[in-house]
Amino acid sequence: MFLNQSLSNSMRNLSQRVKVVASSAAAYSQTAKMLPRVVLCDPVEYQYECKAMFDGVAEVIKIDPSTDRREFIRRLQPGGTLEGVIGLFERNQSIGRIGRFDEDLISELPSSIKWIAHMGAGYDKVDVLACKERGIGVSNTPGAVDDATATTALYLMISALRGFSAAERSLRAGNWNRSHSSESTHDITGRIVAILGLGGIGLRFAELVHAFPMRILYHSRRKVAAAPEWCEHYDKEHLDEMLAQADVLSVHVPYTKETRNIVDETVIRKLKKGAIIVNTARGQVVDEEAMIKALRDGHLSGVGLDVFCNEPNIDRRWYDIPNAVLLPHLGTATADSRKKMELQALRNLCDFVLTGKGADIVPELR
Ligand SMILES: NC(=O)c1ccc[n+]([C@@H]2O[C@H](COP(=O)([O-])OP(=O)(O)OC[C@H]3O[C@@H](n4cnc5c(N)ncnc54)[C@H](O)[C@@H]3O)[C@@H](O)[C@H]2O)c1
Repeated sequence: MFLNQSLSNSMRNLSQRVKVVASSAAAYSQTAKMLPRVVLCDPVEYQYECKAMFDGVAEVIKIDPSTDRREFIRRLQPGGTLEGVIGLFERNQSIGRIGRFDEDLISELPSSIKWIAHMGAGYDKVDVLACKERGIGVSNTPGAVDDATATTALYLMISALRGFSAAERSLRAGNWNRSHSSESTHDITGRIVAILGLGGIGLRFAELVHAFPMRILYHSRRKVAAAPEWCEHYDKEHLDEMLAQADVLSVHVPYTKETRNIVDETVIRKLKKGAIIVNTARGQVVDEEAMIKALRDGHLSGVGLDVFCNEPNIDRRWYDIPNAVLLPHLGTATADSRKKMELQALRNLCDFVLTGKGADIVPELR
């Protein structure tokens, strides 16, 4: 009797609880429907963190990794699965499928889209001026990339000055050849490095090479207030003076219309004979043809390159230049940096949904 009574009470409670759960699920799905929608144009690795960040903030839509540019545009249109999205997350990976966020693509985006959260410090993939015209904000991930990219520049510089990469290639080919370690290789300590673009990465690189120590000169768009006193500033009028002293030119400017081939033949020839160039910025900021010519005629004694003009189909002549240290754009390729960059890009998108603005809005749109 007691058991029956208790069973029927439990059944009543259960049925009430089911009703409560069902109605809160309905309410939740109602809320979920009303949440703003954002789209991930590239897969995210830190899915748990992403889910937690956007929980109750936005409906996050992942697009099929096979989606190409036409399909992406089609889905954004009224009636498409991405209709009404207000913000996008993207990284360089989607270049091969969706392509650049150039003027054409920006003009096809629906007016609902008001934010593009780019994962990476260099945002040359996104036409920010076209975004500005359409009232779309763009964020990047400064800071998160500094350590990994500066370390890459450091490796390229050391390897080029000491001839380590060439020696390793020779060793792996079965040659125990120590003759490279003669006049063409140099100590790092006491040499002079010129940094072009003293931003986040340039400054971190300066801190690292200061440890040798090296003498550090720099040219940036303007004198950097945060630069330590051991970073010697050279303005545009005195650029030649800086170049003439440098054993190493390390390039850290963003790729823009203004910086395309900023290191051209004239700049290269103003470097002292035997200097090396390190480029971890973008291939397009250094004139590759002029660099190859200067390596061949001995004006440059080496280069260290993480970036190239036509990645990944780089100029095949690079393979045969022994004093070129080459990496396949590995600047930020560490688990730690990728995590920092991804979460920072997602945070910018989430903050845009919550407050109308991501913290790392790019300088052109501030
Ligand atoms: N190899 C890689 O994997 C990798 C990784 C991250 C970033 N990058 C590249 O490195 C670049 C620099 O990144 P960052 O985070 O240091 O950027 P940043 O914006 O912090 O610094 C760039 C610096 O360049 C200066 N600058 C801009 N235009 C200039 C000009 N015309 N002349 C002189 N100085 C100029 C700016 O004033 C700024 O000080 C990125 O734009 C990106 O292209 C490459």
